[in-house]
Amino acid sequence: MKIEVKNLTKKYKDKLALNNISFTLEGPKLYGLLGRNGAGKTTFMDILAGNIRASKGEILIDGEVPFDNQKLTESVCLIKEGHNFKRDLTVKNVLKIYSYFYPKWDQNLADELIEFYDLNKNARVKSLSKGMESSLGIIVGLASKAPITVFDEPYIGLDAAARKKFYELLLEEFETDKRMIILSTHLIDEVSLMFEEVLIIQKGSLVMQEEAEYLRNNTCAVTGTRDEVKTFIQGKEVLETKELAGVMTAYVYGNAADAKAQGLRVESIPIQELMIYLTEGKKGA
Ligand SMILES: Nc1ncnc2c1ncn2[C@@H]1O[C@H](COP(=O)(O)OP(=O)(O)OP(=O)(O)O)[C@@H](O)[C@H]1O
Repeated sequence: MKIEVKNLTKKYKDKLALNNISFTLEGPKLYGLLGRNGAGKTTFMDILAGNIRASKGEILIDGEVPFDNQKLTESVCLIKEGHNFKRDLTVKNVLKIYSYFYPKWDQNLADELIEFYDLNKNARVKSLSKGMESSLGIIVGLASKAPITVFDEPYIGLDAAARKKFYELLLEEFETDKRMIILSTHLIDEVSLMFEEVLIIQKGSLVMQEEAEYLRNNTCAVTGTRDEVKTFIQGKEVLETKELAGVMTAYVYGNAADAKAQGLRVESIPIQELMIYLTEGKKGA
């Protein structure tokens, strides 16, 4: 499916959450949607899922606006960090309701995952721990098989092992049944290797959209003497430089092999570092 975001603006009273943002996503692909607190990620995902309207501009999913469009909202499953389900429903009934809503619902997968996460089907949502409720969200998101599945920090309360399992399931699911998956997370280091494409939003604006592979191959941290590094970075887009006792490190858009050939020490830049740099106010803020 194709998502076209066109001059999207969302204002909550006088708060500008999304500021004339435009980009295109095309599945199947695993997207990472990153940004600092309050950047506008959830607002974007809510408009995508048809939960709220844009103030200006639009999101088109295969050419149609999702708000008030049941056919389209059946194609989008948004799982948030909590409060996804009515508190008085039992787990069994949550699954039933979602199975009616999502045409491609996979009951076998839901049953398997309920067993895996050891959830009691007769328990009410309000009796679940935070981690159990997150597991239920993950189960619904995966079993929905919605062509656009969106997870907005879905792991609250999940311990490291349960999160690892979620990432494994997500990848497994993506491999067996390719679809568009958008994962918004602050735990970037845990998941960045899964992303195929990364978007970074800052203060309602898009500051980066790039293939993860491209980022891995074309950004690097180079270290050497001040002169060596200055020569290497000439004409390149430099994210940041640090200097200590004549030794300089530059974060740069450039090819690691070229830097190595020039005798520089080269390391990759974790996506988390890129995100921090791009949202620290030096760019896009
Ligand atoms: N219902 C609302 N009413 C008023 N302001 C809102 C509302 N929802 C979000 N905002 C504001 O809009 C901005 C964007 O919020 P949003 O929740 O989209 O950010 P986010 O990137 O998801 O943040 P986080 O990573 O902290 O979840 C914030 O300044 C937030 O305070």
